[in-house]
Amino acid sequence: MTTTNNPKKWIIRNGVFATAEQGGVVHGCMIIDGGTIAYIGTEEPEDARDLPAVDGKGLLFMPGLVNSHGHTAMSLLRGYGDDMVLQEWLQTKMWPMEAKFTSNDVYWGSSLSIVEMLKSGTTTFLDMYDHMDRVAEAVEKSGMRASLTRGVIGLCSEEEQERKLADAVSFAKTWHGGADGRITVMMSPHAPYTCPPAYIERFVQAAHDLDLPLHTHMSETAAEVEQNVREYGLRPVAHLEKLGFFSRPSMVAHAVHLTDEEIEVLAANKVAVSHNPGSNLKLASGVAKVPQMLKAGVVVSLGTDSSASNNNLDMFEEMRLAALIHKGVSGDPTAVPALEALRMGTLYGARSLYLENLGTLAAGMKADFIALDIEQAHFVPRTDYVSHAVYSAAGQDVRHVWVNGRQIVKNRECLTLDEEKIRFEAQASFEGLLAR
Ligand SMILES: CSC[C@H]1O[C@@H](n2cnc3c(O)ncnc32)[C@H](O)[C@@H]1O
Ligand SMILES: [Zn+2]
Repeated sequence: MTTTNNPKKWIIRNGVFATAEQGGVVHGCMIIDGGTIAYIGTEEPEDARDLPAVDGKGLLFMPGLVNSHGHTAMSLLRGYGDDMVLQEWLQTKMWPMEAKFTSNDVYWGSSLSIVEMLKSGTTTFLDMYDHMDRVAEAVEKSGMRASLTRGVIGLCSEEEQERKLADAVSFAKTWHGGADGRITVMMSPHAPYTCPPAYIERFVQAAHDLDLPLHTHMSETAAEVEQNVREYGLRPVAHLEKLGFFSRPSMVAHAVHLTDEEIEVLAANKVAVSHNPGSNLKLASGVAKVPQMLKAGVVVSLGTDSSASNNNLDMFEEMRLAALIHKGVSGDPTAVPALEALRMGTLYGARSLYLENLGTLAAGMKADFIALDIEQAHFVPRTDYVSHAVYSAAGQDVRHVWVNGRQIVKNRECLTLDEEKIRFEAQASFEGLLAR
């Protein structure tokens, strides 16, 4: 591949482009102008002849993947608590360790995740955590795009609740639209089982005042649904609806345990869902009714959740899992076709984060895209590249990554971050946590 030294307007020739739009694939060229895709098509426009060029031969270009739910700093806890159900995992392993996290731990854990995500083709991610200023700092440095949200657990005193809400509001005021618009913010009470109803209502009000979307964990386990009914007399969907959560643009993670009526409520309220198949399988939470949600018109995107419950951040795995498990569960091989899985990992991800002009390769869209090395055995024969991207590819196939028109990964090396230092510091952080 010829390099272009970051010119404003340039062209990729001889490429295969998996657009994520209907039809799926274009063989031809793509023109990038600043942070935007100016043209994509089979025919090269005449006035493109003298543009700085990249040879796309041997590469499959795709929209950057969108990871719509996770907790990046938790990469420090990868492998620390395996083979448990959610509540036991949170209460006995994650929360005791997280109580010891410093802002530096969050910075190095998040940086570790950012390197992993970028190198495996994710260009945008959602992160719900604490010490979000440090996550924003890492995002700004990396050149990546992110929807960041200060996740709040409200099982604490009223003073502590006030402090956490004020922190979430202050973070939103500081960072929404930050890093040249690459960072946007949501408001996040962690879950109905960790936040009292009146506290959730405060977040709804804050989201309204700040004009931001809301995000939360919802109906991830059967036990959580039962607890909600016991405590509040309502299942989580009706509970959140009653608290006004769905009156704002909102996106919920997991949504595994839903009735058909609840799917209709989500669709009617335009609530987006982040489906996390890897995490749901590992924590034995169940399998979400994704085909039914898609059929009802719910925007369903894909997330890894953290690498403590996954245990990696490879969105190719999530696309493949989404395409496979719903076939297995339903007995219908068309339950989630390859093109739909690709859209869940790209376009629907952008929509679920309320990000505009993102998620497909088309003129006018943001120039967030990746290039896979297809000169490998598992991409032969050169037939259906959407199928290959979903059923055959893995994050390691990603060779180059661009965000906002800027190259961030080149020949599998992250240009903006020092990976070796990050791996060293993340290991040191983990050892420090164990020692404290
Ligand atoms: C308040 S910051 C985020 C909080 O979420 C916890 N968490 C991580 N994975 C999950 C999950 O699958 N369901 C619910 N909560 C989860 C994490 O440990 C942090 O405490
Ligand atoms: Zn989560």
